[in-house]
Amino acid sequence: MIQTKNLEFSYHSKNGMKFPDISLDQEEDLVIIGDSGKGKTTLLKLLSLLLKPLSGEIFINNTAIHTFSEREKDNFRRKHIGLVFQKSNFIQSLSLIENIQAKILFSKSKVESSAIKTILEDLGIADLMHQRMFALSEGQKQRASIALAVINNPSIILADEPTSSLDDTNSRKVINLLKATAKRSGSNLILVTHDKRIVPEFSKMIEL
Ligand SMILES: Nc1ncnc2c1ncn2[C@@H]1O[C@H](COP(=O)(O)OP(=O)(O)OP(=O)(O)O)[C@@H](O)[C@H]1O
Repeated sequence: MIQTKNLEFSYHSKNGMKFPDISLDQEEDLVIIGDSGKGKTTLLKLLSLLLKPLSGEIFINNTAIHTFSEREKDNFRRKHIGLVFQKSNFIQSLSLIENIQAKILFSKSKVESSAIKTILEDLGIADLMHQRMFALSEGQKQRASIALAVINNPSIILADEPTSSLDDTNSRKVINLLKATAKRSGSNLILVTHDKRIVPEFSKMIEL
């Protein structure tokens, strides 16, 4: 469950942004659309506690997360938030499976190896498991970043244009996996997209 109230943010004095309130019950999903520069990525960064709101409140599972200390924010993010951003955050010199194992270790989660294999197979990247990250294509990295984000069944999955480098077939695989993961773990999926085809598949939509 996620709720925001009167969220505002600005990077500098001339770019104040006010965001519509969000209210999602368990398993509801939300798609965020809007023209370039309207603040879609900024909103995801506020929800993931990477940016601090100028004013307003954010509740996740009824916890007021905007009041957390930096340390509490880091712990909460690791355990409860799955992030898929346009620039993925891998350790390039490690293999895909080593990156996944590191994520599981840092988030102090328990994930069966069969579950890892299933996710990688669903995304069509199981055969790349032992490749180092720098050897993957952009589309393969994008799918790998989705595996990394959902591997520990987070309470919220936040995805910023997760299908932007993908062809139609892989785009479908990614949307299906994000939705299926959210459903299986009872989490909320919030996705930013420019792809209008995806919009009807979500229970709620906001346009910035
Ligand atoms: N680090 C930053 N410092 C200063 N201004 C920023 C910064 N990041 C974003 N902005 C500005 O804030 C506004 C919102 O940016 P944001 O990236 O959230 O938009 P967006 O809707 O996600 O855009 P796009 O669809 O092009 O990705 C833009 O005017 C952008 O120039």
